[in-house]
Amino acid sequence: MARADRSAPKQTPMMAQYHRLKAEAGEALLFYRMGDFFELFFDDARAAAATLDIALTTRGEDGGEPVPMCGVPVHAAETYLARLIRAGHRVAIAEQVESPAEARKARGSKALVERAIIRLVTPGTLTEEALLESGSSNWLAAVACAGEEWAVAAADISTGRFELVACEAGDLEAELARLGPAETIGAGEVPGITLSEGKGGFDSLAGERALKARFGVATLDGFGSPGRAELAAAGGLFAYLDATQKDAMAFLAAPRRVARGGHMAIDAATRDSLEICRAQGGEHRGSLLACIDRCVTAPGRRLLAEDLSAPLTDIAAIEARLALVQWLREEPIRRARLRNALKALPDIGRALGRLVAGRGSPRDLGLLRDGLRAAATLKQDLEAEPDRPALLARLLPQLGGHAALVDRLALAIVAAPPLDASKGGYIAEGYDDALDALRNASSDGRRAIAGLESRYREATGIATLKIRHNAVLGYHIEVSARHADRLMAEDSGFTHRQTLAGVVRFNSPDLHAEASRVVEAGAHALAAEAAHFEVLSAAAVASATAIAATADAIARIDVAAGNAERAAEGGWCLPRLADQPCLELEGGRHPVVEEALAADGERFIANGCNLGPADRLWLITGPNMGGKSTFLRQVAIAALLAQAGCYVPATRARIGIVDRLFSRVGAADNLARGRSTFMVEMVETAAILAQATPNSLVILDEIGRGTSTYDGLAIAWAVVEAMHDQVRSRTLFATHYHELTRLADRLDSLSLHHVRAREWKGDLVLLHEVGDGPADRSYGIAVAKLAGLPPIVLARARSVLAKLEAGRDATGGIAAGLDDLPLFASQKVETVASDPLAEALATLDPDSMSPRDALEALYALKRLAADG
Ligand SMILES: Nc1ncnc2c1ncn2[C@@H]1O[C@H](COP(=O)(O)OP(=O)(O)OP(=O)(O)O)[C@@H](O)[C@H]1O
Repeated sequence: MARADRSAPKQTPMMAQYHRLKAEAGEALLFYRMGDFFELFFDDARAAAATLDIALTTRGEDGGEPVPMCGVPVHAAETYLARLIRAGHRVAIAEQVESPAEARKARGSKALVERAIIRLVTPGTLTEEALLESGSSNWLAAVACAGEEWAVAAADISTGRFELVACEAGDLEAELARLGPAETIGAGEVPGITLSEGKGGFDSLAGERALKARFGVATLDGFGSPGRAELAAAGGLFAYLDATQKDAMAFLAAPRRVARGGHMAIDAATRDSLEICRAQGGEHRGSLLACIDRCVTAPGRRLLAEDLSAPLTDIAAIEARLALVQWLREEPIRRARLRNALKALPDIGRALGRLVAGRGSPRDLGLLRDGLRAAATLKQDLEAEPDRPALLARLLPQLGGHAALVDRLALAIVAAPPLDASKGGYIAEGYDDALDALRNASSDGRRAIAGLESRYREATGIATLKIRHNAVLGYHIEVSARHADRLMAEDSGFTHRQTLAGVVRFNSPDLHAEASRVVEAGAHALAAEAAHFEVLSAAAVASATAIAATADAIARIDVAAGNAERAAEGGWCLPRLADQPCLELEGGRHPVVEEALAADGERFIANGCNLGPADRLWLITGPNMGGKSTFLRQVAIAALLAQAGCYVPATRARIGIVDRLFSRVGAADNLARGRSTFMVEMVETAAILAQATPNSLVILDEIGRGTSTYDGLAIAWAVVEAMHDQVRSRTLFATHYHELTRLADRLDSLSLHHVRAREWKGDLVLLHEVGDGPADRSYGIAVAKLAGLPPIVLARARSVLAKLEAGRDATGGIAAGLDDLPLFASQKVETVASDPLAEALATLDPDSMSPRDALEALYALKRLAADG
């Protein structure tokens, strides 16, 4: 928008005001309030019209050129805002800050209404229901550094959550991936991270001042004395909230300092690969989260997503969660009753967030009343249950303590309050005598007006005379044109207001008096309701911290109940946790694949795994489609679920705490992200080698296959050796490089495994069973046949393979040179005898071939014969 600095000679005052506001809004689209519409002009209008698919028109001229314009009605603005925000725009809202009457009174009849930007709407600073996803948190993350130290300050102002995380540069990306922020801001650049420009304030002194002022404390000791980087990040966060929220207050609870080591580090690539909260296409469906989520409340769903994003590393904390799940798992009736009660609970956390931000509605007060009341009942019910686990005992007090507020809201607010406060009607009868009197006056007036109508009908003899109301004339008398003369007469007592085709409208002194009474009482009643709303909102806001704690407790209980339900449904087991690096699974399953198979009526084959200090690297070979990737992921998912405090899809699980989880998939399974797929694979492998520890769990799926066979094998070979000798993490490594199995002779803690397959009458049968030892062969051509490759191509491939294998036998194969490396013996690889010509002939069906097909087949057969 290059218009702002343009000083066109004949700029209207409105355009001048517009350009001033637009300059303030910067790159954000400016929603300029005009009556019942928000209007957008110039480039903003073009961008919005394209995104929203609404008409682009013009209005007036600016500097001699027509001004492009589009508009959205104020009452539907949220829906349009949501679409613009989702499309990546930010929106500045310029409201009228005085009424036209006030403007006229202050500055004369032609005065322009004063407007100001009251809010900058950005993805990370939303509070409105329509703009948020109910099942996900909405974090705004601010990144800052001080010296070597990095930190993230993150706030979700829709629920008041506020976190400070200090970390090393290398962990920054994983920390952000854990939060999955809607918006990430910073000053300057951080390699590998997409940041939006903040609004300054990224310095530790400013941050410290802002924190102290915000929470009214003299020292930050109570917040665990955040470090300089955390303070700087908080400073940037506060500056951004101030700049976007303007005068509205964003809801923030006291900061929670998150210790980096307190949860399993999972980087973005691993999250993508395991499809934890989003499946490959970015959708919720098909993700691990979607598969295990049995929560019945939105706050529960948000918390479950956070639990899966940040599995714990503290055994006691995990066991506390598991004990609550177990308590609910073992008593189906208790669980069903609890989930039934939870189902009725509204999202009080978000209602509170809106009220604190000054964007609350009467409905939000109603939600708080109903939610807090239900929470108190839930507390009573749970207190009656025996053998309550420790975590529940800690949560129960948080459910109560709101009786006074609930009673007050119960008296004050009607049962089903409206979303829109402007029409009133939400303060309950009997709460305020003065308000009731005003309402009575208003309804008395309306009754009197109805009385007037029948009186006038009688007096004039016009049976069709009506008293109507509209926004322009207010109350008026309406008769059809042919009766109008009678009322036009000078002494009729009626004064003419308006003549339309067919009807004529009048006023009368009595009607005027009654109408004034109605209007005045109505306006006073509205004002009285608005005043009550403000006081009641303030009362709720005063208890914000306690209400947020109630919301958190509800979410935690819902997550536990949902996990118990899922465990019961799937026959999952309670994992045991250990502080040695072991990983034992019996009857393990991949929940998402199992669910997908079940939908097709197929059964998942359970598999076990046993990693420990003496056997910490499993090398897995076997045919394509044999189930290698599925097996690898199911092991990672078991560890992740256990540490998140969930049951595990297995018959027995013992899991040594994993500090970092890595999952990498060979190049071809990933979409390129700017770099070549192979490059991405290598960068990620390098990250694992640098960051993994003996307490980590690493899953490498066909690393090295994105390049030439020799290079790929060499890289895979070296990576396995490095994982085994230096990194020493628990590792599962799936590969098609059969040659790697030779490593078993050299590396003590490496063992060989394979997914089993059989050929039955020339067809491949994939058993999906993980067995000990290497695979006997690769079955690649058999899989190709399963996939429906044409018989001629298959036959040709078989003959090429036979030649390659003959060559390999003669020379020692691709890994021949490796025999020079000490400490391993070469292994004879079986060859499969075949007669390609006979096989190709057997697949031909002369009756179904066209002459042309037959000729082509003949040529192909001749080629085969020539190849020998
Ligand atoms: N344990 C199992 N039980 C039943 N079906 C399974 C099992 N594991 C895998 N499958 C099925 O086999 C398909 C292929 O599995 P997966 O992708 O894990 O094979 P893969 O060996 O990694 O193959 P590739 O080497 O081609 O990548 C899955 O989509 C699933 O339908």
